[in-house]
Amino acid sequence: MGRVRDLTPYVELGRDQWRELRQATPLTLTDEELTRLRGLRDPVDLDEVADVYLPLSRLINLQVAARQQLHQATSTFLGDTSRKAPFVIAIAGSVAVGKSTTARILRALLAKWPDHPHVDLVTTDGFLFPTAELERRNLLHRKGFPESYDRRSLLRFVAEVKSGAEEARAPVYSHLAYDIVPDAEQVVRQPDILIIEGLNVLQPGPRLMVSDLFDFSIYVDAHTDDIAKWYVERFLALRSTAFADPASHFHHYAPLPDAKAEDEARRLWREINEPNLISNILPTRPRATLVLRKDASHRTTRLRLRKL
Ligand SMILES: Nc1ncnc2c1ncn2[C@@H]1O[C@H](COP(=O)(O)OP(=O)(O)O)[C@@H](O)[C@H]1O
Ligand SMILES: CC(C)(COP(=O)(O)O)[C@@H](O)C(=O)NCCC(=O)O
Repeated sequence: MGRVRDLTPYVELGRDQWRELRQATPLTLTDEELTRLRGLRDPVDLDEVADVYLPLSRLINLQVAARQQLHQATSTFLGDTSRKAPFVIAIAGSVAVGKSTTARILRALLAKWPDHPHVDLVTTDGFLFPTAELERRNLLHRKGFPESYDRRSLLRFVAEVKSGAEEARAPVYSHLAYDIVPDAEQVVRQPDILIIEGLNVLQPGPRLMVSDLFDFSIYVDAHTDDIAKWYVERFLALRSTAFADPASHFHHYAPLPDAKAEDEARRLWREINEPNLISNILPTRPRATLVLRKDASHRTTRLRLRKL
């Protein structure tokens, strides 16, 4: 009989072990491209791409091929020769942990595979209820909590993409307006791979949930205290970037001196984003296929892969 620790569904790898699994996967991203993909205050560099993202790209490549065969088996069984289903990758994690950078790097790398797959990236903020609806539901101070999303529409959208619909349409959120943009939409047309990124994508539920449609999922993880620090630092930096735009919903924060801005960021973290992380987001971590664990300097140092 195997030892108890052999029965865990996870394998934990240090960065040095993980990077070996890149094997011959070539580095196809340049420094200029990476600069464009990097989020505000995210120090990700080409070493991180080579050590962390190239093995990941190789693993996903292997899994896409295996998934196509599995899908083929069901198609053969049903006598249905319709087109293959796209491979759906989810990226979850706290506000300010760096999910969007992870999603953009992965998208760029996957799209560079020799067969040039069509990779689309959709963020779940487009499925937040519009501000007026959040107000009606008394959820304005719970933006980002599971109940602040139109989960039925999100499920319908991913199900449409996955079932090979010619077009699927997602609403669009603006951080500037702090609201859904009326009449805007992101149109997704039969991608080979769909990446769906958002705080709560891994939430389970009493009925079919979007997480039931994922082929691979990544949880971007770090110590809560480090994420809080990144949130506050980014908030301070946003004063001279996004908040400086008079059209920004947060323009009134732009002239705040450091101490006041820090107090405000800490309050937002404490009252909204930390409780959401602890009550809703962290509990979904065990479900992820891969956990990327970052240290205080944003560097991925440990990875946990689900092998079962
Ligand atoms: N108030 C804001 N104004 C403009 N951009 C913002 C604001 N808050 C967050 N962002 C940007 O939105 C994106 C998503 O942020 P977030 O949900 O915190 O996820 P993450 O940091 O994990 O990517 C990031 O690129 C971030 O810089
Ligand atoms: C828009 C978000 C809810 C994240 O959306 P996601 O795409 O992860 O679903 C988040 O980035 C946000 O702005 N939260 C609001 C809480 C705050 O004001 O800090």
